Amino acid sequence: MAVSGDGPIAGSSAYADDEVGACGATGDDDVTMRFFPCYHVVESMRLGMEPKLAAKDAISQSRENSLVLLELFLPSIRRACTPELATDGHFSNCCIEPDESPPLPHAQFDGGATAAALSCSLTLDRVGEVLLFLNSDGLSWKSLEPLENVQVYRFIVHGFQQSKTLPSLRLLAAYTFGHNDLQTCQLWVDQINASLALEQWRPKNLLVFVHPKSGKGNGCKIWDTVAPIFSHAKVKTKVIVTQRSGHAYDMMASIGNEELASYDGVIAVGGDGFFNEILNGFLSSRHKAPYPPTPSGFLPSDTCHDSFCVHDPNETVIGTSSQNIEQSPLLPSPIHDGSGAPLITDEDPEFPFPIEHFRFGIIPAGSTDAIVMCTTGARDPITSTFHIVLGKRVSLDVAQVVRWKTTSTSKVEPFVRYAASFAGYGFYGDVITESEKYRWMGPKRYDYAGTRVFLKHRSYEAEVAYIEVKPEGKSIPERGSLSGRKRPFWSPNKSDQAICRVNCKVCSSTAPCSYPGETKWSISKGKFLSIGAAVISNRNERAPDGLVADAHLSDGFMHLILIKDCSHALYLWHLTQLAKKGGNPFDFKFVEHHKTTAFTFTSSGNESVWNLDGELFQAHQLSAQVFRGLVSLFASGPEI
Ligand SMILES: Nc1ncnc2c1ncn2[C@@H]1O[C@H](COP(=O)(O)OP(=O)(O)OP(=O)(O)O)[C@@H](O)[C@H]1O
Repeated sequence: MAVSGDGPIAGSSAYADDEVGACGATGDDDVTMRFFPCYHVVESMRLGMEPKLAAKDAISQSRENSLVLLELFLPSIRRACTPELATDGHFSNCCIEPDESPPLPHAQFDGGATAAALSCSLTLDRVGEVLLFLNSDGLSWKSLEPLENVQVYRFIVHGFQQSKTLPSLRLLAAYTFGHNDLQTCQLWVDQINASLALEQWRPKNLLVFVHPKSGKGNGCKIWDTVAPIFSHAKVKTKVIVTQRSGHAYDMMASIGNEELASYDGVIAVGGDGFFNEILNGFLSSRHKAPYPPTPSGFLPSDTCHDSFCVHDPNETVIGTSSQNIEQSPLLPSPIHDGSGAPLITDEDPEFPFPIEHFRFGIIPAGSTDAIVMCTTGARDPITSTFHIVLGKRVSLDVAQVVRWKTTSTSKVEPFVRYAASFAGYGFYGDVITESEKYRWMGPKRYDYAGTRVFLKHRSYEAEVAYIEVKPEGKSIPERGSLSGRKRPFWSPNKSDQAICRVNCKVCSSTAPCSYPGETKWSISKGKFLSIGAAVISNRNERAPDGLVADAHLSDGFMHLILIKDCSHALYLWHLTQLAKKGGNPFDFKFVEHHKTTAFTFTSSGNESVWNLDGELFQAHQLSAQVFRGLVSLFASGPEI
């Protein structure tokens, strides 16, 4: 007798070794003992909780997110009730009194409005006999008897555990339950799958781009590690391994909306630069928006700025010159001029912005993975996969950067790019330019290039104009200087800083990002060592608080960091503050920090190189604005 279903699960290196035990024989040749592959991913399982407490906690969770299967981590209860998780992730040492909850002889089925409640005694690998509960509070078990060496039918529940040391980190877990009655196992598998079917927010079909050369060249290996989790979670994937730079952009720009909408999202297996490429491919042909506001006099008076302003859906935008194409593999124009092969047609349904159901995911494999760090709190492929397969969602601000002039002598010609994390000039542009020469070094090239650029200590003459943002409830004060130092109109004290994390109140607030009628431009002119615009905090291993500790994922603001020319020693001091947890990188006279919604930049030199999400971008004159929560990511914010 074989169990119908998806067939037994093959062992996977990503799982603990008790995930798939050997199929036992019953001694009866007619009976094939097989696992019931439940392919069920739960966020966690409650471990041996007292029912009363478990129910109480489950109620509060249900109110919050009405999950059927819950993520409950209650260390104190776990400690009190044992069983503790051993360091290898297996259960051990259960001390719950067996007679506290006598085992039920048969599965009890109680059909309810949502998922049916179920409880019965089963065996759990390496633990013994347990009483397993499935009801609207989730899945939980209590240990009853130590394991006896009996052969049983089994099914596996796949899940994730929260790391004890790093709250954002998720580890894989798999629990093998058994029962000597086949029907009972089947009932459990069916019921758990039925409860999963209620979780509509989980993705079912994803488009995956893998950058094979990303970071240390591990893109494919990393995908191979996480791919089994997608199949266990019953998420279909169409995988495209890129052949060249610009491949993912071209595919994202040319795929029809109807086809794209058949996916629940797009996953990038790579670094920030690769995600940027996918994001640009997606937005270039779909995001129709006015260009950023600019102060008067920014563009030459004979430039018809308005004619560039609104990307009418029916408008034909002429592609930029071959010069641009040479500089970037990315195609510049949103809608092709007829000579190419535009696939976005009038009949194609549009993507409504901001986009919510359709989400982007990043499985980190790059040299720089700041977006993953800021959105999941970890730089870990398994943790990213956890957020993807469970269908988490967080909104992300995106900066639209419009280059008006490439060099001082080129003609005015708008060229749009988007950045999800950072746009930087001066030091940041130089590091990216320098690091390109040492690509063979892998991720270490950034340290090497950074040191070289730091030693050169170059500064650049430029003018930056930015929209002032007033603190909530206050009017914009008259411009002035305090203690001889130019202070930003908005720059919070350390104690006022609200760090962006899971369920961030700042990101979910509906407070406006701009105040109609109060748009006021400020200008900063001079020699800059660097100019940085951070859309998110950009936390990474070298800057534990990020470039801007209190930047948010979706508050609708950018943080403009202007580093004026200063001595080498002072600049080093600033950089060491950036590298320090709890440092004060902005507490210097030569540093300006402005929270803004838009800025413009004009170089006084001939060559100006920017760094957009880690990618090179030559621009003599540009304007930028941020779109609040323009896209959604499979993530929930860091648990810090
Ligand atoms: N198959 C490929 N071969 C070469 N380059 C590629 C390929 N696929 C994508 N790319 C390009 O590589 C760039 C960098 O990708 P990614 O961010 O994953 O790597 P990285 O190691 O973090 O590098 P960087 O620090 O430059 O971002 C992308 O912008 C993309 O244009």
